[in-house]
Amino acid sequence: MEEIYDLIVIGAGMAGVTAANKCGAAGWRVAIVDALPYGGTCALRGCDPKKILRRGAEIVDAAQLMQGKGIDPHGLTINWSDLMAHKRGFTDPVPDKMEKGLTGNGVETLHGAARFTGTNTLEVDGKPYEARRFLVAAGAMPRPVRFDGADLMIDSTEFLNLKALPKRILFVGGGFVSFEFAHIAARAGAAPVIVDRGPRPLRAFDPDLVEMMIERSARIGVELQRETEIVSVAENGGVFTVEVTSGGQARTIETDLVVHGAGRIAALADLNLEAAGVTYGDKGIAVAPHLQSTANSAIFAAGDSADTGGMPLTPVAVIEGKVAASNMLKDAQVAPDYAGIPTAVFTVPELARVGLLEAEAKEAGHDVDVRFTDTGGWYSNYRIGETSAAAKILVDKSDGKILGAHMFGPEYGELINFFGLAIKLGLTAKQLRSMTAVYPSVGSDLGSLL
Ligand SMILES: Cc1cc2nc3c(=O)[nH]c(=O)nc-3n(C[C@H](O)[C@H](O)[C@H](O)COP(=O)(O)OP(=O)(O)OC[C@H]3O[C@@H](n4cnc5c(N)ncnc54)[C@H](O)[C@@H]3O)c2cc1C
Ligand SMILES: NC(=O)c1ccc[n+]([C@@H]2O[C@H](COP(=O)([O-])OP(=O)(O)OC[C@H]3O[C@@H](n4cnc5c(N)ncnc54)[C@H](O)[C@@H]3O)[C@@H](O)[C@H]2O)c1
Repeated sequence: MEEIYDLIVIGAGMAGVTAANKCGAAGWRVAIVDALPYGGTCALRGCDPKKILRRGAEIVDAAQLMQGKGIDPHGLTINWSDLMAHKRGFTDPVPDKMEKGLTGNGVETLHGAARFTGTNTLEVDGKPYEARRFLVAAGAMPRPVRFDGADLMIDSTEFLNLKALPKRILFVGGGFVSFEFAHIAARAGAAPVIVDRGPRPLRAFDPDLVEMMIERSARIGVELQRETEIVSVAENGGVFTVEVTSGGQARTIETDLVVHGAGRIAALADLNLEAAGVTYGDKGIAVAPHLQSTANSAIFAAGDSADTGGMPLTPVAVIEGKVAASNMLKDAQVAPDYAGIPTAVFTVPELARVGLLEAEAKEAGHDVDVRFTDTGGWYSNYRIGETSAAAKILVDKSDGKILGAHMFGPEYGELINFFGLAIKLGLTAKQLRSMTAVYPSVGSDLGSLL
């Protein structure tokens, strides 16, 4: 064993890099390790590349909405390999940039798979390291699913690297990944089918708006099969036969590609956490509210591999990375503030949420004023030819504060941010309405939604 580090961070995604930079800049002796190129899921295999591919879908959809209104969408197609090259123009430089940023903050960058060997020791590809503190920021991986032929599915990373898009695509599970990818694929000419075992997908979103989004998805050729279980997948000459059951009836679906969209679990299996005496499960390492392991005080966790009150999202990974670093540096016990963190499913148009769902607000005992507005006929949607859009704003009748905001429509993934700020700062609907927005802009619809 050579030197003892103040901190070793496992995982160079948003949580790990945020924490390593902060502790390195504060003068700690820090090392960070990743088995893959630096950048993590969001920048290399998630949010950012996904939204670049979505740009193609946005353009096709925008033209289709304006058909008969001065735009001829016929002949407008997505060139998949050019769009992929555009994506790589962003992703390729990420690892180098990120590593340089870390080195600039005095952080030592290691490459390889980390594995604990004791309560404060680990090895990276067989080489031993010792530290006073560890941050586990190992992210998440596709949830292992148990049906015959499950290994024939591709995962989200492989989808985002597809060389060509086949015509028929079946998505297993009706969550973020499946709906976002299906919306991209449909605009690129594919016929996507989403198979979900539950009665209603996207349970973290407002049920009325989810149904509106499903109806809009059907109009662009995305088929949803609810309460349907996958029994098996078999492949023959590049064609997949997916056996499913619904309502006790078995049937088969033929497709050209099967994509895993059945959820993700914390990627902890290879870390040998038993050697470190750490408690963990599918949601991540069991941590106290201030992100320190409940079983080994040397270990903190953040992001998708920490079992916290935050959703597995990039802004949460960043906040937790910052808070974990600050708690380690100051020997403090501050808990992250998750209030007002918005999230969006980047279908076209998008479905967004911040704060409480209507059912959650009522269960929590709030006297809720539910302000639902179908905005399909509003000027900002008329202008672009969109007819499917709505918002549901939840206001506490007792004090006028915003409890939650739920939106489905073009640019609502931007508009939701105002509601996030209002919730974080505890603003009332009246205070939020006092904002003057650029006119005409989607932001200028905000006042009328309240
Ligand atoms: C397809 C997709 C789209 C998404 N889109 C969005 C979006 O639009 N908005 C949003 O907010 N969130 C989105 N997410 C979620 C978001 O990407 C994650 O919440 C976020 O990236 C988590 O960051 P993290 O730092 O916790 O983990 P990660 O970024 O996953 O980083 C973990 C790193 O740890 C490394 N690692 C793991 N185990 C070891 C080991 N033993 N040794 C060495 N290294 C190891 C991994 O290689 C990885 O690089 C998306 C996720 C996916 C899959
Ligand atoms: N825009 C974003 O912010 C974004 C995008 C993608 C992913 N993510 C993050 O990644 C996480 C994982 O996303 P995801 O889409 O993989 O999962 P998810 O948890 O959003 O949805 C998974 C769905 O699959 C269903 N399911 C599970 N097993 C099944 C099976 N065997 N057969 C049929 N259906 C099955 C579940 O009932 C659920 O509806 C998300 O929770 C989110 O935090 C975020």
